[in-house]
Amino acid sequence: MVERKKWSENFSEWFNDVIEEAGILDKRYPVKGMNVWLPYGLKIMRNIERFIHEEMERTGHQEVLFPALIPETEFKKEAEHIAGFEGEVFWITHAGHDELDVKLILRPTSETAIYPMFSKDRGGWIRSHADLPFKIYQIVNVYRYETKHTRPLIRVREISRFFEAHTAHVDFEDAERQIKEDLEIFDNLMKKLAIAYIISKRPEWDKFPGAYYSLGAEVVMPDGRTLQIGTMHHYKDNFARAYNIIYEKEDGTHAYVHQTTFGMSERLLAAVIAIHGDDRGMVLPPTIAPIQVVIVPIPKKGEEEKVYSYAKEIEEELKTAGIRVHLDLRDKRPGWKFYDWELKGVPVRIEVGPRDAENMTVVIARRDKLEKITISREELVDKVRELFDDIMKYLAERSREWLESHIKRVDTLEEAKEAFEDRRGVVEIPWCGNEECGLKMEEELEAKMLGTPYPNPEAPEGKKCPVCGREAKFIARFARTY
Ligand SMILES: Nc1ncnc2c1ncn2[C@@H]1O[C@H](COS(=O)(=O)NC(=O)[C@@H](N)CS)[C@@H](O)[C@H]1O
Ligand SMILES: [Zn+2]
Repeated sequence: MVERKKWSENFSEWFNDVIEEAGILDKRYPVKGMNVWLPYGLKIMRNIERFIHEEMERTGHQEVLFPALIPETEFKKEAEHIAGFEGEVFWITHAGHDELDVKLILRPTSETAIYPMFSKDRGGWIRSHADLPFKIYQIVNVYRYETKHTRPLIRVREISRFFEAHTAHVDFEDAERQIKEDLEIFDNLMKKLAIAYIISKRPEWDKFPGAYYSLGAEVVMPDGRTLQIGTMHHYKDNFARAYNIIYEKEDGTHAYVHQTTFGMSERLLAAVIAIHGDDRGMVLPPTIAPIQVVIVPIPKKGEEEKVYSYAKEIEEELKTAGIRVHLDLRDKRPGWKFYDWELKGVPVRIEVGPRDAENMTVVIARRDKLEKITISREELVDKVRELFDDIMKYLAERSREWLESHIKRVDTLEEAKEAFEDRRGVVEIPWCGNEECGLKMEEELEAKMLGTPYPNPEAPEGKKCPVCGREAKFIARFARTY
């Protein structure tokens, strides 16, 4: 085994090593920023996606599947959107021996693929108020010609597990209601992943191209930089005007729809690996672990049969109880197996030796706290279920403490610079609200403004903007980001 860099010492090396050694992705694919999903990594991602599908079902979103190619003519309809993505799209100009008369792009996100189908000029999916609210989503691969340093799961050029929900509404207020629902969906998902996060309203100069406003969900990674793991955008009628998406109101008049989008990606898995991980590798929440319990037999010379049959009995009982269990019968020493399953983040390990078979006991090791207990055989299933709940609680608390200990509120730029030198994370500073002060602070701090706390920007009492000295109307959040 390669001696892995410590999670706390050199996070990015640790992260790259774990991605490889735990069997998440194979980074040797011959296109920069594109990786191959390996079986174990894909199983974890599918378990995360299962929760997304459940939330989409619960909130009445319909799953669709759009083509990956978009004609240049459709892509170029919304000015701001193009400006934002022009430098990021991959073009298709030829097919076979022919040059294409209309060039195509590989979708970087699917607004310009979907909205022609909403419009009565093309797909006519939306015609009347009776069609609203219209709520669809897809989980697909999208392509962005990222020029910043690419990293597996975190910044890739093929975002292969890109979740995008697109909705249309009768008016601004109903689109606002949708944003609130998106926040609820996101919160339910984060509870399943036991991850604490903050929501910030992006500054005017950093919102999604074509959006009226953008919300970003951030986590603080082990190296103190923040990772945006979800975004919700309110488009107002910006895209409706560009794509002519109008509907007939009950009184017979017509109006443009108001729209929202909600996006996430494989960064969710990056956050789970990074935030819950430790020096021995991944620590997977039982909710998404492909193997929730691994059984490692500890055979003794001449007593192998007794141990294996006891282990098989336990495997059967856990399987019948609906627990994802794996009995490891590989011809390897127990210690080697412990190391391997700890690296893969299996939440609970069961060890059984000859004494356990005789005394009807079971040794249970929990991956998060690295503690071991011995219990009686008959309480096994209840104990394992109890342990899953306790692990979820512990991981959620540890993630909350980590986040809160990496958000610091200060009054001056000097204090902010110290905070970044000390442990990075998120720094909160009073702000008057106008752009040049915000940009000045970004420059001074060599950090990005994540925005203001959402939903309430927490106007600080009697504080001054550190740049212009005027009365501060908001708290502004800054961070070094991925
Ligand atoms: N290069 C990338 N690699 C991995 N994930 C990414 C990358 N770029 C963006 N993401 C993730 O994808 C999410 C949605 O992307 S986005 O640009 O913010 N928003 C949109 O594209 C909107 N159309 C909502 S779907 C982001 O919140 C981020 O978590
Ligand atoms: Zn100011």
